[in-house]
Amino acid sequence: MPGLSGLTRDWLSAIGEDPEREGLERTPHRVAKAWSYLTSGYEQTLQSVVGEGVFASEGSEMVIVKDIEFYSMCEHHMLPFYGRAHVAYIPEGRILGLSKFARIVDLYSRRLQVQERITTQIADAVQDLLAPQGVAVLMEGVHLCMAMRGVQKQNSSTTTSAMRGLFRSDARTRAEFMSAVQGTLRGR
Ligand SMILES: Nc1nc2c(ncn2[C@@H]2O[C@H](COP(=O)(O)OP(=O)(O)OP(=O)(O)O)[C@@H](O)[C@H]2O)c(=O)[nH]1
Ligand SMILES: [Zn+2]
Repeated sequence: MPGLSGLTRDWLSAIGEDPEREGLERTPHRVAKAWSYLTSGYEQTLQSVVGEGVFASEGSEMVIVKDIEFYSMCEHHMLPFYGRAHVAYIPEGRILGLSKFARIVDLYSRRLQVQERITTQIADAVQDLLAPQGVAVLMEGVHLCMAMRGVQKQNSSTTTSAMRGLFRSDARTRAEFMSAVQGTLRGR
């Protein structure tokens, strides 16, 4: 990432480090490379990650992809937050290759984010791709800006959800999804 290694050198100086000392010599280069990966979602589009992954299909039963790990960086502090995402939908003529759900989660996580926005972006993406009868996304995240600084709450986690179609209008459908993903949430 051009420019980022120079900025990292300045950053090291600003925190009182010596960017020339042996252990830090290659750090600006490593940081630039790491950040290029951590923010690679900016370079991608929904179309580029899904490719030919949408298929015609008759089925109309709920599909749930659980426990998709995500790693993101909060836009307020540029510190990591990470956890699990669960994505469900009820097809209406079209289905999506299962791996694509994880690719969609990564597409939106590898940016500066807030958890709420990732959650709704995933739901909107599935909605746009499949026009299904419903979409549900539940995410649980641990925010290091709340754990290692600030309020310093190491055990708190944040759950966000986005419900579309039947998951929003029908309590039984929503309950079926929630009971399927329950127990996979951290320590509960
Ligand atoms: N809604 C939401 N808030 C987030 C997320 N990640 C971090 N935050 C919060 O963003 C807020 C920024 O608040 P500010 O008061 O501007 O910043 P701050 O003084 O560093 O806040 P503290 O963390 O309370 O010390 C904090 O409350 C963070 O906990 C997220 O994904 N969603
Ligand atoms: Zn933060």
